[in-house]
Amino acid sequence: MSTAMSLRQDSTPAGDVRDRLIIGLDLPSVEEARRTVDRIGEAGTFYKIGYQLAYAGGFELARELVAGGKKVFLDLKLHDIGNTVEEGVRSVARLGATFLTVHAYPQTMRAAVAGRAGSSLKILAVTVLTSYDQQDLAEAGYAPGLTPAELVERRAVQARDIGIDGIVCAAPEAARVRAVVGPDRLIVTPGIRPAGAEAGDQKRIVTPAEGIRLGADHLVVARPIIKAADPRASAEAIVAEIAGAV
Ligand SMILES: O=C(O)c1cc(=O)[nH]c(=O)n1[C@@H]1O[C@H](COP(=O)(O)O)[C@@H](O)[C@H]1O
Repeated sequence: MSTAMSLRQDSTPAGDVRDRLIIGLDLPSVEEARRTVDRIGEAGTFYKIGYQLAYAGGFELARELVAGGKKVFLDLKLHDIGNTVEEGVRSVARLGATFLTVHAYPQTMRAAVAGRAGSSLKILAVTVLTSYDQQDLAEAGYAPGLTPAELVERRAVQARDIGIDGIVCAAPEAARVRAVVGPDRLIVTPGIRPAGAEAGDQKRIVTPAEGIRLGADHLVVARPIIKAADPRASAEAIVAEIAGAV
């Protein structure tokens, strides 16, 4: 079956629990990503395209996925001078994606909110990467003793005040973030590992069920699905775990 045809048949209703799982297509080519999407089939409704695939023709795939009824998260983690971010976001908004990430710096967030005006694109602010711990923050020049949770909270306050649509953080910080941003903004958590899966470079990890119980609206999972012998079975197991935790 062609990708376009299988995608069309896979379109899902609003409120579908499968939308809580965002599958990261961290793959080297559009062809490989298409194959993975086809293998996952109806188990996947929401896909993330990040650096690796975006710089290898992934924008074309983003349009294709949207046309086939899938939701797309463009994880470009923008951060530049205000004018460049605003105009960049304006271009991204035309691709039909649902989410776009920017780093949670105030100038960048303000520019992104201005750039998405009039579109349905939602801006997610990446607070502190899930591969960072306190030592990584100190190495990057932040005050010794500043914890990821403290910096996440400070950035969540700024993101809320600027009008950002959602926050990306590690699940252990989700409750603190929810208290800051309230019920209407989204919390999206990477750093998710099914029980027994390898952490890899992630440091602040939880299982899918814990992520949902801690208050995440969406979980981002890449390697545990795309590197699995059976990506569809892996995605289905995570969706089932999410369904059991909501
Ligand atoms: O913005 C993201 O999606 C993101 C933010 C973050 O703090 N940590 C993080 O891992 N991510 C992304 O989430 C995905 C996690 O991939 P896996 O660790 O393979 O599940 C990768 O595509 C990362 O780029």
